[in-house]
This record gives sequence, C-alpha cells and structure tokens, in this order.
Amino acid sequence: MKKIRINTSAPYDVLIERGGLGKCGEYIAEITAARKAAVITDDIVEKLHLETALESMKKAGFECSVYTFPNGEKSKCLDNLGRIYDFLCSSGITRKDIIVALGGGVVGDITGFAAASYLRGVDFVQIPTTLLAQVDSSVGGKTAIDIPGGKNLVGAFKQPALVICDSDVLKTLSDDILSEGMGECIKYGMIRDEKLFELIESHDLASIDSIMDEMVYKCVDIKRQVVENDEFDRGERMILNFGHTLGHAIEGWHHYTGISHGAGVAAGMCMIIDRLAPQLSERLKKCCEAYKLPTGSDIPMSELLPFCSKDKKNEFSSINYIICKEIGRSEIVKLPFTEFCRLMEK
Ligand SMILES: NC(=O)c1ccc[n+]([C@@H]2O[C@H](COP(=O)([O-])OP(=O)(O)OC[C@H]3O[C@@H](n4cnc5c(N)ncnc54)[C@H](O)[C@@H]3O)[C@@H](O)[C@H]2O)c1
Ligand SMILES: O=C(O)C(=O)C[C@@H](O)[C@H](O)[C@H](O)COP(=O)(O)O
Ligand SMILES: [Zn+2]
Repeated sequence: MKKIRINTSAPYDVLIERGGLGKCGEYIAEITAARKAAVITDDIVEKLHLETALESMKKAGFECSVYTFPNGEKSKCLDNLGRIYDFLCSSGITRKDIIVALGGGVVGDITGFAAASYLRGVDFVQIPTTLLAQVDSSVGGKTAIDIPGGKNLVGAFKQPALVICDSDVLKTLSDDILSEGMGECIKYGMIRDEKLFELIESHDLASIDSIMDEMVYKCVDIKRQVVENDEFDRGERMILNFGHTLGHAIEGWHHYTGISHGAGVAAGMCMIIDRLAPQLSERLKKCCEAYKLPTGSDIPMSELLPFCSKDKKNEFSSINYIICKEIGRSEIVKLPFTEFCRLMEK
C-alpha cells in the first residue's frame, strides 16, 4: 500500500492500494470512533461495489445506512442535496458519526458538501471509484453542487478524513469513463510535470492499466503539493483549474448532460492552448486523441463566454485564467474580462 499524507488544516491520508475497498471498514475504524456510517453512492456503483464496502464496514463494527441516487452530473443538484439531508436526518446521523462517499466525482462532491453543511459539519471519507475521482476530486476538499447559473457555484471547502483509492475498482469502468479521468491526468502533466506527461503520452487507453498505480500516485502527489500551498484557492491552487474556464462553460452550455467533466476539461485545455500557446497544440492534441478525448468544441465562443463570466476565479471585472507556455509549467494570468473575451474570440 502507498500512503500520501495531505497536510491541510485538517490533515489526512490518501491510501492507494489494489484491493483497498475490501478493507475499507478496517481503515475507516482506524480514523474514527464512530459506530454509525451513512454510505452515499449512485445506482451504478451500488450494483458493482457497494456490497464489498458494506461487508468490510459491517465486519469492522459499523452500523450502516445507505442512500443511492441516479448516476450522472444531473444529480449534483439542490434537490438531491435536500434528499441527502433528509436521509442523514432519518438515519440519526450525529456529529460523531461518519459519512462515506462511495463513487465518482459526483458522489464525492455532493456528499462532501452535505458533510460540510449537515449539523455544520460531520467527518466524511472518500472512496473514489472512477479514475477522475481517484486522481482529483476526492483530494483537496473542494465540495460542491451545480446550479442552473453555473458549475460548482454552491459549495464549501471540507477536507475528507481519509481517502481510499483501490485501482481494482477501476476495472469495471467503461472506456469512456476511464478516458474522462485521463483528461485530468493530462492536466497534471501539463501544469506541473513534463515527465508525467511523457509517461502518459507513451501509453494509450488500452495500455494505461499497466501504469495505473504509478500515475494515480503522481497525480495525487501533485495535487497534494498545490493544495498544501494554497488550501483555499486564492493563488497557486488556481493552476488545477487549467482547461476548466472553457471546460466548465462547455458543460454548462450542455446543461450538464451532453459532455462529461473530463472531456470538457480536455476540450478546454486544447482550446486555450490553440489560442495562446500554439507551439504546444500538436503534442497536447495527440495525447488527448490517444485517450479518445475531444480536442476542441463546435460551440461558438460567443455562446461559451457568458458562462466564463461566472467562473470562481473571477475578481471584480477581471478573470484569472491558466496557461502553459511549456509542458510542465503553468502560470496564472489576470486580465480584464473583456480582454479575455477578445483573446478567445480571435
Ligand atoms: N472536487 C474536486 O476537486 C473535483 C475535481 C475534479 C472533478 N470534480 C467533479 O467530479 C465530477 C466528475 O466525476 P466523475 O468523472 O467521476 O463522474 P461521475 O461521478 O458521474 O462518474 C461517471 C460515471 O461512472 C460511473 N461509475 C463510477 N464508478 C464506477 C466504477 N467503478 N465502475 C463503473 N462505473 C462507475 C458512475 O455511476 C457514473 O455513471 C464532476 O462533477 C466534476 O465537477 C470535482
Ligand atoms: O481542486 C481544485 O482546485 C481544482 O480546480 C480541481 C478541478 O479539477 C475540479 O474540477 C474542481 O472541482 C474545479 O473547481 P472550481 O473551483 O472551478 O469549481
Ligand atoms: Zn476538474
């Protein structure tokens, strides 16, 4: 097993272990005195992996109640959040109990926000079951839901008490969902680590499993460094948003149904690189293509820019966007929003 300690305001470990799901009860028992656990998942993960998790948790002495919701980004919404609060309330969850998010980024983000707000805060554990969730959403404490006005506009910072990444669990992912996770992995290479980018570009969707644990470890470790330096996203952490200014806009334009987050990020990275660092375009696009990710979007820029006006990186009438001039090196650029629009519409 590999362990990465995340030294944020509330420090915790990320465990990376094949077969870790079957030991989750034991690991959770080590970090909490809780006896009651509220497990939140979606309907696909429920069928594939819930039983393994519950068996282990019950063996470790937890009394578990389970809430399942329909899979997909549409569930990361206010209505579903309300139903989660009702579930936590009817399950008798107290501040001393534990909430477990078993699923992809959607389960993790909404469960995390419920844990941040229910009773003004209950400890929670992330058991990420998609590649995207293992390398990104389960670590760092950003929790959120979407509202019609934009992506992740309502949320809180709430660090999990533990993260358990089991790469065996990723074997049940379809190629499409695996590919979406690669969007964020490519992002890490682009912003911080040329060697990681080289490792990724020397593989493809069919061969990526052979370097899965190494890749997950490297991505989580980059996220650790960035989040430890800027937990609350006021400076350096914004680099983790590379590709997201336009990516989130594409997701919003599609009403959170037509395109996944990881695919949106890939398209967003390619679009900004095309315009502002074209010398990197060919290499980035080739890498995205190897993982069957989009390298752009047909949506007119004029229809995407209104979504960018709601970006959380905005300050007054300026936007902070992320650019890489070289692979492995990123910078944050602050520009008046009108100037950003002019650059994007070129
Ligand atoms: N909080 C953060 O820092 C952060 C970082 C990146 C992304 N996100 C958010 O994460 C979300 C995207 O996460 P995602 O890509 O995991 O999407 P997701 O949670 O919707 O999962 C994608 C699909 O995979 C299915 N699935 C999950 N695990 C599976 C498994 N092991 N086998 C088979 N199917 C499985 C799900 O049921 C779903 O249909 C977005 O809402 C995005 O905004 C948050
Ligand atoms: O952890 C971060 O910081 C990130 O930006 C990671 C992103 O991959 C993730 O999609 C995040 O949820 C986006 O955050 P937001 O603040 O733009 O909503
Ligand atoms: Zn993301």
